[in-house]
Amino acid sequence: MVAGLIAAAGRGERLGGARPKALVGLAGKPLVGRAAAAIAPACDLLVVAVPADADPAPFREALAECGVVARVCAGGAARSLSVKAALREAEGADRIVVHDAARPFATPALVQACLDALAEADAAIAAVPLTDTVKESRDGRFVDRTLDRSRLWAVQTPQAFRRSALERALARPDRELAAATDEASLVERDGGRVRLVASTPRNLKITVPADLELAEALLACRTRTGVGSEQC
Ligand SMILES: Nc1ccn([C@@H]2O[C@H](COP(=O)(O)OP(=O)(O)OP(=O)(O)O)[C@@H](O)[C@H]2O)c(=O)n1
Ligand SMILES: C[C@](O)(CO)[C@H](O)COP(=O)(O)O
Repeated sequence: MVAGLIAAAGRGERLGGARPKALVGLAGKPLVGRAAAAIAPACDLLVVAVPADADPAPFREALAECGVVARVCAGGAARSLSVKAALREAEGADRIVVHDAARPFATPALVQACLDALAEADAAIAAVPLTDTVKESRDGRFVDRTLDRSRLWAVQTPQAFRRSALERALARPDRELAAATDEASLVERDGGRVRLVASTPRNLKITVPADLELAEALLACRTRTGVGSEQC
């Protein structure tokens, strides 16, 4: 059985605005509804973690608006703590898909590819090879060194896990969980095998206002031309 966990408990400080980011509309539909609808076909059960101090009603409405049936739970103070809270509600599932509410463009095919890759790994994560040159700077002013781009991948969600690997990864002290930027990095630290699954830059994360502008443009292009997610 597959459970999909949507991390939707962030504030969206970098995006700005009065509402939690997960409720922000993209071409008229809320981000959390779009993200959940994208992974739903590959999942038997969905759990959505929402801000602990927020009224869950607007989140339930946002999911219903996109035709999604899901459990809603209180998230934590950091993303991995939210994922841990959602995992508690996903009893019976042996494979888990973690997905950001902030990524509205995932596809069921990408989720399925991550699940299939679990046959040879403890976790399988959507990723794209880097196309920019990447430099390291300790002071944010001068460059210390240039990294070897040929070995670098930009990682996204969905991220699929064997339940046992994710449970072990999340059994750490809260301060360690709070410092993690994704759950796969915790599996790596446990010595788990993490498989990269080829994705596309179109599976973008809405983080800053420019991302929302780009996402609106992508959807407008799809509506105007009638083409699907592979073309624009
Ligand atoms: N305590 C938290 C923090 C983040 N997230 C979720 O993790 C995903 C990726 O995080 P990010 O894009 O950083 O969202 P925010 O934390 O909301 O953004 P910001 O850092 O700008 O406030 C989002 O879907 C967000 O809702 C979460 O579930 N619980
Ligand atoms: C999990 C993630 O989307 C992979 O790219 C990313 O690390 C989330 O980072 P954020 O700072 O919580 O947006």
